[in-house]
Amino acid sequence: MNVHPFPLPTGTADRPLLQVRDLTLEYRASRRLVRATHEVSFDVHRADRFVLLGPSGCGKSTLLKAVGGFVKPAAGSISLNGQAVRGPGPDRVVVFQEFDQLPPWKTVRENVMFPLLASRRASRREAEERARYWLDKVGLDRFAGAYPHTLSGGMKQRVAIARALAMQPDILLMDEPFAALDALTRRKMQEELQALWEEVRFTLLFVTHSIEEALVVGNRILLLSPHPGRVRAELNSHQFGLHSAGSDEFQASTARIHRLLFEQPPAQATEELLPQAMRREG
Ligand SMILES: Nc1ncnc2c1ncn2[C@@H]1O[C@H](COP(=O)(O)OP(=O)(O)OP(=O)(O)O)[C@@H](O)[C@H]1O
Repeated sequence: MNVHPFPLPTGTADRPLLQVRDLTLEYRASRRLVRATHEVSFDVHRADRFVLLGPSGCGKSTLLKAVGGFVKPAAGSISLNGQAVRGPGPDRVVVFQEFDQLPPWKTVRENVMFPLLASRRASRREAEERARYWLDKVGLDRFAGAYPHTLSGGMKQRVAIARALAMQPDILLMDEPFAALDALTRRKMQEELQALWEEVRFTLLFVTHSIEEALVVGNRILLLSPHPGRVRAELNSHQFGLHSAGSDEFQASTARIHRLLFEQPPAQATEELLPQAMRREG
């Protein structure tokens, strides 16, 4: 059994894996209509670490939920592998911030196996094999028999990551997964996520409001304006690795993104702040 591959289907090399076009998302709250995002477009390619970055309330989580199939577009479209997203599916798995996303009555191993069995994507034997593989990958093989309440916050998030990747989703969706961790653990988790990506090359869509986290985790960053979220700019950030956080270039990029997010009116931003070199070719 193939436990770890994230293979490239033939004939799809040039097509973005995920295409989001002019996406407007709204909530109906009592008698009001709340617009969460306005005409947002972006492409995620295979093995991208694509980050949605913006201030609180700009619609990042709503965008992620829409890609997950939990929120229907008011306008615009989302397609994965060329197919319109019409609802949730095992090809998109979400890791949340909350530590209680793991059922406490299941062991770590059972937590990883559960979605595989529930979705009938694997037999029990295959699910056990995948759980072993992925728990080893996140460094928790020794804790397979433990219950979630005996783990630290960082360990619980590693279980959630193992559980998600064991499903071999086309895209891993992460909504501020490290925001509830202390600063040191958060940095360690960012590093581990990047190391895991180096090894496995999964595709990631990651939500954060931390500029530093976006630069460390992402290879591309979509900057969203305050509520309702519109695209301010799209940047490359692949030059920043695990150990670049203190560098001058990193600090300069942090300051620049801060200006883009908070100081530029959107009309100017689209004109001036998308230098050709920073756009994806084509
Ligand atoms: N269930 C809901 N019903 C009504 N309005 C909602 C609902 N969920 C979110 N909103 C509103 O939609 C907008 C976008 O919210 P969302 O949570 O997507 O933003 P966010 O950028 O993820 O914020 P944060 O970083 O604080 O989590 C906000 O104005 C929020 O109040």
